[in-house]
Amino acid sequence: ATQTIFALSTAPGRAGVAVIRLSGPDAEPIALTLSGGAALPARRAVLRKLSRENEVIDEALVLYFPAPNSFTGEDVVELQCHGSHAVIEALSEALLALGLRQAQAGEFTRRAVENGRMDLTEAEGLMDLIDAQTTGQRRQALQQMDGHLRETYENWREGLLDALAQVEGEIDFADEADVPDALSHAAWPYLNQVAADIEAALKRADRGRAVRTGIDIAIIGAPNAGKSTLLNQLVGRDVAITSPQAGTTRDIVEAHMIIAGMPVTLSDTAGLRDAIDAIEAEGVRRALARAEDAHLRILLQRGETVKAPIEDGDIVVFNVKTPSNENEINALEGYGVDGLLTRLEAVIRDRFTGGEPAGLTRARHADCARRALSATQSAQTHLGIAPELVSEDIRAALRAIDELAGRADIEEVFDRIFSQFCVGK
Ligand SMILES: Nc1nc2c(c(=O)[nH]1)N(C=O)[C@@H](CNc1ccc(C(=O)N[C@@H](CCC(=O)O)C(=O)O)cc1)CN2
Ligand SMILES: Nc1nc2c(ncn2[C@@H]2O[C@H](COP(=O)(O)OP(=O)(O)OP(=O)(O)O)[C@@H](O)[C@H]2O)c(=O)[nH]1
Repeated sequence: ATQTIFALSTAPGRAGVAVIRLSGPDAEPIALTLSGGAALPARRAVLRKLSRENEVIDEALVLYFPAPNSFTGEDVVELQCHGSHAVIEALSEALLALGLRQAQAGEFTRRAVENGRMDLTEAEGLMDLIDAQTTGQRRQALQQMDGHLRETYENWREGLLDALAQVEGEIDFADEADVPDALSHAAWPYLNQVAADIEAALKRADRGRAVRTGIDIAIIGAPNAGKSTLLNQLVGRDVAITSPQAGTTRDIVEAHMIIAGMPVTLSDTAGLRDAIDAIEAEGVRRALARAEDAHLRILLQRGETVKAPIEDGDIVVFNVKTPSNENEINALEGYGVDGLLTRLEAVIRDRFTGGEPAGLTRARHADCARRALSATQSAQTHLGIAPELVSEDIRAALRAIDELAGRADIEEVFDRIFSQFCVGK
């Protein structure tokens, strides 16, 4: 039988109010044992004294959600008590003594998924919402929690099932000679649409991940170009050492800031040149690697310009004494730095905010979607040639989607995902 679990669902520490959540078949009888009095009304808070062995522990609001209409889908009781260490401790001890078990991290939400209250992507959205630090993160998480990604993959799944229906008929009844070629095959439009939809979603996946984990911007350029000086100006703090000695920065220096509602990591890197020693050479290697991984590069030029690996959409600025246009700054005095920030804001807004919701917000999602896409494309190549392989491919695509949904039986994946939740969620 399912065990009844409990946990402090609010943050630990002194607070006006704390919520202890109970979930499982014993939640209501145990709450009654603590509170005495009449049966608990459904979904209506009542004020009760909670006691153990005739000693009152606290006076609390008690809120009962009978199954299945609760967060977990089980009987849930909330004890909304005073948020002191001593109250929480005494109630926890009483609940343990009455035979309840402390919930593991994410266990309430895991039960909600297992009871069909939400799918895995919605649970991930909920976790992202709790972790959200920026407006962009909050919006994206809320959409995912509300089932945006679920609706997206349900559409893919419908299309694949429609295609499968066309192919199954063929395996059962058709005469070899009647099998149409790929393009005129009844399954073709379905497979084509699904492949196009998954491809479009994968194109937006980068943006989804950037919103979740932040945008990486690398500052690159020649030694002494003023990269460290610029980083300090951008974040308004003295994070990186600056010096007239070329080759000062070797390790990557990171600083965090929020631009256009997005979390941004700025990296100051070693100056690009033929290094004079092994340590500097390693610094240059790291600088180039960071530049390649970054979403965006700022190439800072001063005096003689250097060649650096930049891409379309990157920003090139010149460090000069008297800036006279938007491509010039004076890093030391900070002239033009506001203008550069405005430009960064515009680039970030344009590339990483607004537009259609990204949907695939984690590497896990993109990985499942990529497998579903390649199986769908494989089905397209087998169409009209090998119906058995087409149906096998479509089933593989459906399995990848089930995995995305958390419908496949993948215990380790569940363990990994839910262990990242907070206790009490
Ligand atoms: N006190 C409290 N506040 C909270 C939560 C909570 O669990 N407890 N939440 C936790 O995340 C969030 C709200 N989300 C919730 C989602 C569903 C249900 C729930 O019990 N749903 C049932 C019954 C709804 C009803 O009473 O009409 C259902 O949908 O069937 C509760 C909270 C944020 N605030
Ligand atoms: N006059 C002037 N000096 C600057 C300017 N920007 C930086 N400097 C100076 O140039 C020197 C090098 O600046 P850094 O910011 O350390 O240069 P860097 O590009 O990080 O250098 P490496 O770490 O060697 O790659 C320091 O002495 C700075 O004070 C500027 O705009 N004008």
